[in-house]
Amino acid sequence: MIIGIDVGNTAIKIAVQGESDVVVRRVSDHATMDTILKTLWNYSQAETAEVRIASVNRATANELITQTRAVAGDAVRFRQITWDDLPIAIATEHPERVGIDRLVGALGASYDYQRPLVVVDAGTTVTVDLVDTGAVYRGGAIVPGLEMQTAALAAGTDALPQINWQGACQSQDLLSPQNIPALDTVAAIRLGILSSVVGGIQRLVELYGNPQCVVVTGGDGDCVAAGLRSSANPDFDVELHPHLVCRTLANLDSAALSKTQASSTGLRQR
Ligand SMILES: Nc1ncnc2c1ncn2[C@@H]1O[C@H](COP(=O)(O)OP(=O)(O)O)[C@@H](O)[C@H]1O
Ligand SMILES: CC(C)(COP(=O)(O)O)[C@@H](O)C(=O)NCCC(=O)O
Ligand SMILES: [K+]
Repeated sequence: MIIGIDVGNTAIKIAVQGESDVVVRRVSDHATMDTILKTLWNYSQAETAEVRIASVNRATANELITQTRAVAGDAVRFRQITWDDLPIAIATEHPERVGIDRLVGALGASYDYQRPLVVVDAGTTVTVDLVDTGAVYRGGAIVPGLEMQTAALAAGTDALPQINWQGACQSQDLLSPQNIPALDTVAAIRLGILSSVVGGIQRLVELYGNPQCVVVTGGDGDCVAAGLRSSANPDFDVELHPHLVCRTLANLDSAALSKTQASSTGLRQR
């Protein structure tokens, strides 16, 4: 039983090898750990579960490992995935400093889509990374996420409300001409933030040399993908790939991960 867990700064995502549905839990939701423990415990009843964790939030990852070990002992074997476990060439100065979610997303996208490509991961932040024709990770850019930007507007002003992005893009096409310019405060905030994120991505794709394929993932990926698709004849394909990071982790062939021995503490032995 192989499980992939993507520990982000807003949510934890859990994927099981060979299964399409993914468990998503907000880090801030106090019941999160219970749900995750139950999920891991259920999966490890039948056989020892190998849990591959890609984390960009040390406190959350440590709490998850500690609490699971307290309940499941060695039935759950954690492996914290780092840059040197991944079969992808990394062209940045310090690969160990690049967010592991960005590297796993780049690896997964390089398997499934035409290169060169850009990976957009829209969550707490929006990362926009380039993978070249030779499947080399070339680095990228980091932008505040949709929720972070609305929270900043609400925190910095008297009159602007915090707004929820979930479901916002299914109900309406925020960037369609009839909604522009926005006629009320909430619409103006949504239009301003989404158009600036989408516009920034379009500019970055240009600066990256106009790759033909843009793979979009992350909890706000549906909004961002819809925005990219609604812009006038985008000269690249937009591929929405929900939960790219945890699903890549869960479905990565064991032989593809380097041969370091994982221990049940989740710490790596070299
Ligand atoms: N069940 C959910 N829990 C948390 N965030 C969700 C959920 N469903 C959709 N979202 C949206 O996903 C965003 C978090 O995206 P995600 O990619 O998980 O972030 P990160 O990887 O940075 O933790 C939130 O800002 C929210 O808008
Ligand atoms: C940029 C990130 C915060 C994105 O994390 P997320 O939005 O998924 O919570 C994460 O990839 C990270 O902590 N990166 C380390 C710095 C870097 O990638 O250069
Ligand atoms: K992410």
